Amino acid sequence: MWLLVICLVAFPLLYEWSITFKYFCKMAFYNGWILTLAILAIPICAVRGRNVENMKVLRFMLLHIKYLYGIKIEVRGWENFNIKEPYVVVSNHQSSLDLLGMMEILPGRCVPIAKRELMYAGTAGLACWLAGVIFINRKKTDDAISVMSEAAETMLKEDVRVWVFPEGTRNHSGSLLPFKRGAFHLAVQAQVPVIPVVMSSYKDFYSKKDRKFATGKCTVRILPGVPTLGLSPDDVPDLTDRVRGLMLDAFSQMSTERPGKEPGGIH
Ligand SMILES: CCCCCCCCCCCCCCCCC(=O)SCCNC(=O)CCNC(=O)[C@H](O)C(C)(C)COP(=O)(O)OP(=O)(O)OC[C@H]1O[C@@H](n2cnc3c(N)ncnc32)[C@H](O)[C@@H]1OP(=O)(O)O
Ligand SMILES: CCCCCCCC/C=C\CCCCCCCC(=O)OC[C@@H](O)COP(=O)(O)O
Repeated sequence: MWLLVICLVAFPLLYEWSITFKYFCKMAFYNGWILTLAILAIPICAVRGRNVENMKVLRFMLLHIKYLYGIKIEVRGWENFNIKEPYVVVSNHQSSLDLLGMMEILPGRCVPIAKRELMYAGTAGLACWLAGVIFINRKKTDDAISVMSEAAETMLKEDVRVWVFPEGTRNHSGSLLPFKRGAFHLAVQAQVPVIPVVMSSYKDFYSKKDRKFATGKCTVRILPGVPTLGLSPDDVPDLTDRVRGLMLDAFSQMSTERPGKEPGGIH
């Protein structure tokens, strides 16, 4: 009788504990493996010095991680990246796992904008710096804005694309936070299109809150570019709302799709 009670209490506890334990191990390995890969990437990148072409090195070194974690990534809308000129990519930001979706589709000569703290993340920070990642100080708005204005010039002069997470922070809520306007100011200043990218919710396989990390599938949708030619800074709020609306529609649509079922017309 007592044995039965102990089993009834212990098994669910052990089960819960093993899910949590698995989560922490998988997250620790994720960060540790990236830090280790960066040790290999640094000398390769250092040959060229700080250069956006080094982003290719990081991309190829990170592409296999999805297989280690059993995450299937399906990409739709590749054709929307077929633009020769620079553009600003904006995407939703759920977790550090976004790195996998980002590396899956990262276009050539494209650098992300990241918080300055990432520069101090040991070997990963140095690898990011060598690959030309643009660091901003979120605590100093003026500094951040001037770095982004510089980025607008660099985009045109050096033919560089920029990837921004307009939510400005990781968001586990299963929707989109209000967008900050920096990415849209950047696109208007450089007069280049904004290309929205939406990554489907990870909730089926990953949750920081529930400490869950299983295998699963994520869809990444590249939406058609939104032109900014002729727009002025006064149009930025409107542009921001329009792009967020498009992304929210795509995100909601992807969230209601049954996994594995492909809707007609979108590839
Ligand atoms: C093999 C080994 C590999 C190892 C390495 C592996 C890594 C590989 C590389 C991958 C790296 C990926 C890194 C991802 C990291 C992601 C992040 O860090 S997300 C966090 C940082 N990103 C952002 O914050 C971007 C979005 N934020 C913004 O756009 C913000 O607007 C801001 C420019 C940062 C300023 O923010 P804040 O200080 O909060 O101020 P706001 O209220 O937003 O703005 C104030 C005011 O200013 C206007 N404004 C904004 N930008 C401009 C501009 N460029 N020009 C003019 N005006 C601007 C804004 O509109 C506000 O005015 P308003 O009247 O209220 O509209
Ligand atoms: C010797 C120092 C060692 C430091 C160890 C740090 C461990 C970090 C290890 C690997 C870095 C992995 C790179 C992942 C890139 C994704 C970054 C990311 O997602 O940043 C979060 C940022 O967008 C928003 O931050 P907040 O949600 O506002 O917070």
